[in-house]
Amino acid sequence: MPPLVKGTVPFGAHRTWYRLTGTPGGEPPAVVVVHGGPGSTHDYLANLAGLAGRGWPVVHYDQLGNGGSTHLPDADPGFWTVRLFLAELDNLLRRLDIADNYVLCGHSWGGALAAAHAAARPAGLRGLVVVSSPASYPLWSREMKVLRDALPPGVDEVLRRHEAAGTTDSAEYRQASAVFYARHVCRLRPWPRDYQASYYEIYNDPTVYRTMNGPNEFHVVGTLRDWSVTKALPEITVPSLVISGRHDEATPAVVRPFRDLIPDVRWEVLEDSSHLPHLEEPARFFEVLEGFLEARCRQGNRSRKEP
Ligand SMILES: N=C(O)[C@@H]1CCCN1
Repeated sequence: MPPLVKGTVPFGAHRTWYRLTGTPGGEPPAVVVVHGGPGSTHDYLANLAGLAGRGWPVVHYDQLGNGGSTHLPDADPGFWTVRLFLAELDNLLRRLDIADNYVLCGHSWGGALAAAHAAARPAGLRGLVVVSSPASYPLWSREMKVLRDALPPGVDEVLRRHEAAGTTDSAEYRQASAVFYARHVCRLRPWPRDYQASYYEIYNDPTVYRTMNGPNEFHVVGTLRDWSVTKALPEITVPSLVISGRHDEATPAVVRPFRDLIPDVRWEVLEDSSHLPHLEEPARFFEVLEGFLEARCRQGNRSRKEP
């Protein structure tokens, strides 16, 4: 059983919570898991720790503002920026002494953040995995309209009525939202415990999620609403893997810029998944992920051949 260490590292006046499964420092590089939201937590991605049983050290962390990291419910909304979370990731890599040899695996917002990090061409980055992520928030919002228009009759009308009235906390809005989540966020019933854990962490402290993203996945009106990483994607030089679900809220149009603009990239769509392919199709997800890691991210094995 790989060793498991949990702790926090200082990040300015705050602290970032992390969990390390396995022993980094040699080969293969550590896989650093970057969760989504922003303002979610690592919990719904916990099963990626299974990589450590196959020799890949895994680092999970809770981005500042939620989970085991410092909560700042009274921070000015302008405090929560992409630059802050890029600085936090750089700090974590240095504090854990893995900045010279690591792979990033980001989910949703975390994949876009990981891509922005990778575009700066850090010397120690060995590979990039982007799962169900937006390259562009404006494009995300355009695609949300496409998905909402396709919801059962009357559902989007309820959503629009409450969004216009500012009553997105109402029971009727939550009931209509559940229709979208069941189709495009998590198709499993009941929701896996790990996903429920992160979902309720956001419920308990929605500060970052509501400030940067908005009230939910399909009504993105937060400070990220105009942000895009698309222009930086051609700067990424490491081998990259993109994964998304056929029923994902991160639609093919949302994900396609990663495939089109990252020079060395492969894209895999999991046919029975929506936004959580690592939970909805774990066998296929880890087959694809580990095939990429083994073929493209181990030192001295940069072959382009993958299963
Ligand atoms: N859960 C996430 O990170 C997504 C990304 C765009 C809207 N929320």
